[in-house]
Amino acid sequence: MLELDAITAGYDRLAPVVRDFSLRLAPGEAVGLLGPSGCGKSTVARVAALLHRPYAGRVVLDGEPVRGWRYSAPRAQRTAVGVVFQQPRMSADPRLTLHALIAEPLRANGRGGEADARVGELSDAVGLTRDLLARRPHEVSDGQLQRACLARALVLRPRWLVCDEMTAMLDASTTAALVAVVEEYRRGEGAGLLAVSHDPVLLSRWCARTVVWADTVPAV
Ligand SMILES: Nc1ncnc2c1ncn2[C@@H]1O[C@H](COP(=O)(O)OP(=O)(O)OP(=O)(O)O)[C@@H](O)[C@H]1O
Repeated sequence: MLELDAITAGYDRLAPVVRDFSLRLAPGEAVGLLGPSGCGKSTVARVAALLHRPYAGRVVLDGEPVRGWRYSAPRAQRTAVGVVFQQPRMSADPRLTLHALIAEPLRANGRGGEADARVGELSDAVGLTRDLLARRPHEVSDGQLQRACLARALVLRPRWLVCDEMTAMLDASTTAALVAVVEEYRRGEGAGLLAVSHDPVLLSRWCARTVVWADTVPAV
């Protein structure tokens, strides 16, 4: 279970953007988080991905309360969650080839020996041809780079996946392709998914359950 329990978070302790937010995600479950621009969805996504320390509340991952964030999170917790953001160019090191980008979490966890096999498998799954793997981010399209970012999020076989507006800047066919990759992974591995979006149609097609921001956050 991935549990967010009464989370208060933001960028100014005196004016948090997320107040008292709770959500429970079961293994294999796909949950959408829907809300208007600027309401705090990405902040929740970053808390769920152990990238942003909340001011108050608890995150519990598979029964273990999270006590460290970003690189201070224990490796077992950090690697249990994969995350894909809206803007691939902001989350991709421009110096790396797509192959190195996808393999980065393996290398960071001392598993570089698995890189070639795993990158091959994943590039097929996300629809990246081999010639693209030798290119750097500035030499590929946004959609191709987002495919690589999704492959990177899956490379360690996370039990939890957080997709924060993953398809917001993509065309309809790339959106459908990437959602299908996530769904195949989720079903195959029994992973839990938190899909954040402002698009109710996308979430209603993608997720069994959608949490609507206004229903969850008390007026302040
Ligand atoms: N690094 C930051 N420093 C200060 N304020 C921030 C920072 N990131 C976000 N905010 C503010 O926090 C609020 C919530 O932002 P957040 O990105 O979580 O919203 P969102 O619902 O994901 O929006 P969108 O759908 O537009 O991405 C916004 O008012 C935003 O301006």
